[in-house]
Amino acid sequence: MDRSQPSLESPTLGPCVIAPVRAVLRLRRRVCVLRKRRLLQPGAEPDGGTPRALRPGCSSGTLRADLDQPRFFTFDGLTELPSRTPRKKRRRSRVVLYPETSRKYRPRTERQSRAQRCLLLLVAIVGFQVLNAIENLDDNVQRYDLDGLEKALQRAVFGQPAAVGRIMALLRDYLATHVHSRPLLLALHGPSGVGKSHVGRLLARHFRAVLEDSALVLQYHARHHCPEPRAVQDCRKELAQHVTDVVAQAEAKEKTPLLVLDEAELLHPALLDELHGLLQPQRSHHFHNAVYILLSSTGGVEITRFVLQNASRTLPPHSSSAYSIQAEESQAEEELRTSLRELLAGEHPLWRTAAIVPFLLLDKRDVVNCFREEMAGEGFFPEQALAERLAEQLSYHHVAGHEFAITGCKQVVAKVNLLQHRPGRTGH
Ligand SMILES: Nc1ncnc2c1ncn2[C@@H]1O[C@H](COP(=O)(O)OP(=O)(O)OP(=O)(O)O)[C@@H](O)[C@H]1O
Repeated sequence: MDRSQPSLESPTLGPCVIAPVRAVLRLRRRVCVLRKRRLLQPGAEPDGGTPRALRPGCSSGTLRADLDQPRFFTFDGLTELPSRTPRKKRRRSRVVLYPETSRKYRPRTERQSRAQRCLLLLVAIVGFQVLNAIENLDDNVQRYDLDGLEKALQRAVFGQPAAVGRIMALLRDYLATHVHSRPLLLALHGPSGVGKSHVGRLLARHFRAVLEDSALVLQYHARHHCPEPRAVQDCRKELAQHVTDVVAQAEAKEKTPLLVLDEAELLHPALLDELHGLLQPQRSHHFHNAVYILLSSTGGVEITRFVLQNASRTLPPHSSSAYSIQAEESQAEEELRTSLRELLAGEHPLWRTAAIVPFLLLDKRDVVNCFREEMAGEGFFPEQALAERLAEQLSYHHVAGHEFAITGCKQVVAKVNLLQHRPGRTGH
């Protein structure tokens, strides 16, 4: 038996202790043998010679005997050298010295985290939503049902797509917000019978319906409200009172009123002065939160000349060169608006701040449509042939293959009325 191993021949130890101790010793011996074998394998000693110390309890006799033999260096097994696992460098905590007088915490590096950026974005979105809610942008557009108005105008007004488009764009822009620093002043100009009053009436009807209060819509007719013998000063006071009442009521109800002044060319300069004064920036904001529409035939001659001069440019809308012609047309219309503004500003300063909307001449096809519409409205069957025959009775400018009605649809109502007195009328 190996000396290093304890003796188990003690009389005091019972058989129940001896058996497990023996097993342990056997295992230990086996482990020692295995260790020795490993140490003797080539390449098991990375330092090239000195064997590692055996654990206590393992006999090193055989190993020593082997080690006493001369050994030769070979390159075999060099490749099998176990790679050293790099030790992790432990970071020592640095001692930071702070001056006695200052606060003691480490300087922090300023780094914007993603979360911070997201938070900023969220705050911006919420802010925008709040602003949007305050302004009630969507509500306002829905309240005035501008889509419905656009459809109604497109359906009922013939031959004025540019004018309708411009009116709608200006209304949309203005009614998108509730608080305004200046009013919307639209000036609809054109020759007689092209639909200015017609549009004024359609707008008034629409606003009465959406505002649910007819007191918030004023329709002022120069000839009706201020006929010739009346004193101008009375008319002036009356106009001021009308406008003040309407805008005050609208302000109380937080709505935008509509004021339509028809036949503006017949308004006395004193009335124009009064209106101009009401719209000045120093006046109460009630006057600014309103849509004013001036209808006038001033500039009709210039518009007629413009249409006749540009008639050769007007092509059917689906022709191949329609787009380039449309661009030319819009540029020409811009020039027309500029020249009209100059003309009107010379008449009265009120027009300087107005958005000018020219109404162009109607052609024969539009007049036929006017007849059909009027016939249907009066209870007649809107027969195309009859409408064409009636349209033939009107006078036209003949230019570049076009026929432009000299008086537009002005005489349509009267001619359809005559049908009622004809024997054998064709009604529904
Ligand atoms: N573009 C149009 N579309 C549909 N109907 C029209 C159009 N223009 C005129 N009408 C019809 O002709 C009638 C007379 O037109 P309106 O009173 O609008 O002319 P106006 O341009 O105001 O002329 P004026 O300057 O002489 O008052 C209208 O009641 C309408 O029925």
